[in-house]
Amino acid sequence: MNNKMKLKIQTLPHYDLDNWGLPSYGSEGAAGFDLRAALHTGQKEALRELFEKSNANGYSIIKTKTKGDKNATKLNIPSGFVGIIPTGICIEIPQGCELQIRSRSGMGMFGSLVIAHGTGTIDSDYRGEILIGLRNMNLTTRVIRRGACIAQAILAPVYRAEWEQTTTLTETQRGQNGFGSTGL
Ligand SMILES: O=c1ccn([C@H]2C[C@H](O)[C@@H](COP(=O)(O)OP(=O)(O)OP(=O)(O)O)O2)c(=O)[nH]1
Repeated sequence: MNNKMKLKIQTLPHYDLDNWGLPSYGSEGAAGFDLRAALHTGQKEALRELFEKSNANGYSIIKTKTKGDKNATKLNIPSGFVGIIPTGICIEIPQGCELQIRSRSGMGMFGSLVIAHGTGTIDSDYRGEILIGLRNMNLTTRVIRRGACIAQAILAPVYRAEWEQTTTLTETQRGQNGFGSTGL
């Protein structure tokens, strides 16, 4: 089965194309490609509006000394806080698709860093930089380093609803039973 689709991708100046290459899949059957933390020195200014809306008090971008990388930075996310992390890429998602931004299992289970709002959706009409909101569920501050793979992205089909208003729905065995009705 051919399950490949060509997508337009734009890398921004703070994306380190030479060292990172374009986003890639970790294995032959991986559903998601990895997104990197394209942290950079200008990001607090670039994302100022978002910082003002978020609980950015505990958010600090620290310039680091990494040879040959003028953008070298790391980000401290204190316990309970959300860090907004640029990926340095913009992707044109075809109509009829979405890009789902999901936690990486290892980071979530063992590193306590999860996508802040459960799952992110990149809409097909979005043309901006993909941003990742990571919430630190740990009891101590977590550090994100520039270039780290912080999330995975899954290209998925989308159906849009068109309503057919009715007073009855087709009967089923489950009916209105939900939330643990088949056992816990
Ligand atoms: O993890 C995410 C989630 C969303 N977005 C971008 C792409 C998406 O198309 C846009 C809007 O996202 P969404 O519709 O989930 O957010 P909203 O809060 O409903 O905002 P809006 O009113 O802009 O639709 O923000 C990201 O960069 N990263």
